[in-house]
Amino acid sequence: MPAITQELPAPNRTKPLFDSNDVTVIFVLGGPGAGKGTQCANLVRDYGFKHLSAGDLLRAEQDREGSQFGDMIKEYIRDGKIVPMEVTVQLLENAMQDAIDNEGNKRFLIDGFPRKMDQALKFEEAVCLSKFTLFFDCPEDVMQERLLNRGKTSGRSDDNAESIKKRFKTFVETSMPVVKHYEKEGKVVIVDATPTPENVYEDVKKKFAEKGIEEKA
Ligand SMILES: Nc1ncnc2c1ncn2[C@@H]1O[C@H](COP(=O)(O)OP(=O)(O)O)[C@@H](O)[C@H]1O
Ligand SMILES: O=c1ccn([C@@H]2O[C@H](COP(=O)(O)OP(=O)(O)O)[C@@H](O)[C@H]2O)c(=O)[nH]1
Repeated sequence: MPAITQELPAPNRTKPLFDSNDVTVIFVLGGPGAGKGTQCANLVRDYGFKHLSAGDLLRAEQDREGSQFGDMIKEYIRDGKIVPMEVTVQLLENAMQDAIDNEGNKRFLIDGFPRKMDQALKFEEAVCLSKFTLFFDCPEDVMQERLLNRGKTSGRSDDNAESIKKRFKTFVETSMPVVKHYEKEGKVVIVDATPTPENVYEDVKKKFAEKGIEEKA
């Protein structure tokens, strides 16, 4: 993970760093535990996307020795709050630049982001316009069961009943407005996340085909 200390705050660009005709960005949203990471792994395997999980990048920054943001990130994640956007947008931009430079991969699934309107606006203004948002629709009781189950092995500080409750509140109050915003723009692909992982993925593939996105050869 490259250090982000020098670059903050994110530069005030007048246009995005990456041209969306050249770089593909698909946002992947859904409540905590909806199955975003699970389905992104399938899409990486079959379509060759680069998967960037905002939560994973934040956890890596939190654990990076010398990070000035470690303690702050830890507190935000435990409380299910959204880390200030400058940090997350910069981590994503660095990771995208890295993948383009080192792997030549210009197709990104940005998982668990944007979770707040300010992040959505800043990212699209300064980094790259999104192609669309893939939204995994899942009721809270199903997500809760999945998260408590994941918590048995994930070692995550936020996969416990108290943090889960806070994350659901943040999701409804802060993240759903982002989904509604992109829905108004006609840029949301909705998938029912309640069936088995295999059946959810079948639906994702069908909807990607409708969007003209092809599996890799
Ligand atoms: N369709 C599904 N049915 C049942 N369990 C699932 C399904 N999709 C994912 N899971 C499980 O639920 C948990 C949360 O999934 P994950 O992909 O980590 O969600 P998210 O990235 O949205 O938080 C994981 O333990 C995962 O194995
Ligand atoms: O853009 C983001 C994405 C994640 N998070 C934090 O990281 C946590 C875990 O997010 P992740 O996507 O890893 O997991 P999920 O909650 O979807 O299971 C969230 O609750 C937030 O505290 C954040 O602050 N900004």
